[in-house]
Amino acid sequence: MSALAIAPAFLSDFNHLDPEIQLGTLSVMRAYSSGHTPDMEPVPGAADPGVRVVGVAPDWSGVVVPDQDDHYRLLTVRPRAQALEFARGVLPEPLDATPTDPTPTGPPELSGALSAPFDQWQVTLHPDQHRITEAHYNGSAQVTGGPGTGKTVIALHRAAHLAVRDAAAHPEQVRESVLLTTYNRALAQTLSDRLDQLLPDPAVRARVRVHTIDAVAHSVVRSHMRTAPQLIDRDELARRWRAVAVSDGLPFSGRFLVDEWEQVLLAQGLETLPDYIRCERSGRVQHLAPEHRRQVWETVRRFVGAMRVEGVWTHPQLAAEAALILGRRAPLFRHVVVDEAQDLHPAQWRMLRAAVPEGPDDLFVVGDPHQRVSDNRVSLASLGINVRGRGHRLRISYRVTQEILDWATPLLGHRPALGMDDDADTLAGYRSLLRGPAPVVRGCSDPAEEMRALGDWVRVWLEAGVAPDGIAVAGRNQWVVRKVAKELEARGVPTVPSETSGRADAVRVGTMHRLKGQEFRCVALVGVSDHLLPPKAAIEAAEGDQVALEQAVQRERMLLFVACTRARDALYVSHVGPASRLVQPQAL
Ligand SMILES: Nc1ncnc2c1ncn2[C@@H]1O[C@H](COP(=O)(O)OP(=O)(O)OP(=O)(O)O)[C@@H](O)[C@H]1O
Repeated sequence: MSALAIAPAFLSDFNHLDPEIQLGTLSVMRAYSSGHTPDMEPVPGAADPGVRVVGVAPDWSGVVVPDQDDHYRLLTVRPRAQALEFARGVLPEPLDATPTDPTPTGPPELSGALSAPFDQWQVTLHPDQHRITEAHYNGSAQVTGGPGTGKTVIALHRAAHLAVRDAAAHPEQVRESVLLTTYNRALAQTLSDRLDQLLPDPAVRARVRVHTIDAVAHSVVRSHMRTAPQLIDRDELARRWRAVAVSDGLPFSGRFLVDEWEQVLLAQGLETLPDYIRCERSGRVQHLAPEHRRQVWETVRRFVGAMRVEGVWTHPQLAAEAALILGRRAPLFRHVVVDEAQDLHPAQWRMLRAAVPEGPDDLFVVGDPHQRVSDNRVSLASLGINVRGRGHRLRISYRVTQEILDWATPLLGHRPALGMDDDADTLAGYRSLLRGPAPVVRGCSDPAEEMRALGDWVRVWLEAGVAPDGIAVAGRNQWVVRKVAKELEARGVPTVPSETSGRADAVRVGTMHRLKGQEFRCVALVGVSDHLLPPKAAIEAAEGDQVALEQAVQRERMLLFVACTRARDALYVSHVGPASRLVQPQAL
């Protein structure tokens, strides 16, 4: 397919162009992708005979260079006379330019981006995005789309729009009437900061609460109990359930019991044993006869009772409690906007449902079922949230380059993801306007070599001008992450956990899970080796059950896909020994 794409080095400048010129440019790019090749004019006297100019608006032209096949890269957009002058100065790319070669010269796309601070990658909404943001919906609405399609940006602008509307409709009541919620803390902080910019009037800004979903549950329960609930650590929880399984002589593992509690009892809000005996345990593979359900019910009841006495909680349990509390009170908000919706637990959805009255523009749900990294699967309709007929699917990625998409999308395998509206969701037609270097996959013979290679590659990015906080390095588990931090620190490269805000001088390091919802210019994934990914523990937990195994592998695929697609400009993947079977789809 032909493509005309923005060169990453031009991204930041592109965002500073007049909206009209941006739109003209985007429509030329779209026309090119759909086969209507616009006029590409050669430039007399140009140093590079391949360079062309293309009209994007009256008296404005883009300068493009051929890339490969019939792909072109857009280097700049300027008034026509300046564009011609710029084009004449473009030098031909040296024959040995190898953007994927991890040498200290670095990918040329990066070296050109010295002047582009990553946080200036600001947004002028595309008219389609704008329409979705400002529409009036006669109920709940849903927006889905692959990585980088602007879902978070839409959620943010939607919350701002609702606040402005609320201020106009209820000028006398200045209170938090819009909830903008998401999954992780780093993203919530970013959203809150951006909202400050979008809503400079403090009286309007005060109408939006930006909180993680866990913080919402925590604050509802805290204000009800008048004391802060204590959260129990996941490892401690697993240990306790294991002990209970042994002492009650149950033929189930601790892990099975935790999942049964969270994924069936809490997920369905089951309050009585007959309801549990009758319920469909969808998503759970091991059949449970009624006598086993009775045993499980008894154990769970006692266990949860003991937790309550002790005053300790899990996040889904807090959400279930918050849903009950809110169900008895006047709704907290007029509108709720949810980002990263694919990972919310059903109890969290019940809480949100109870937090806002049913009606026009009540819930605005944004997510991507291909990026689900939790066990939570929901059917919104079954939770009283009906988005039928009010769904939008986004298809254009503004962050991930086509090269990274081409590499990362096959990681998902062939199975379509199940959407929250109960329909299959595919990435058909999903593509990028950006082009960049192909991902680099580096095989290493031992862990020491892998760490050395990573250190070299991070150095390449830094020397090419990428700010340290524009680089993230991730591994599947904490053990790999610790090794990475040690290696980089030993080379004098400061590191901080990937969710850290501020600390522009430090490279972000964390698990793949922690990268969720974030974006970076460059991402390196280490330990993508067959003996580490999918992790043995995930495979063993399936205990030989084929369906459970497939679900576990699918979750790992999505996690890897999420991690890869955090990169805007460059992706580096390394492994020791054979690469993970997840990156060799034919091996599965
Ligand atoms: N119309 C647009 N023009 C330019 N940049 C845009 C546009 N829409 C989104 N972007 C930029 O693209 C990047 C990705 O957007 P966003 O984070 O909203 O995507 P997303 O769909 O939520 O991604 P993910 O699902 O991977 O978290 C952001 O840096 C955003 O500023």
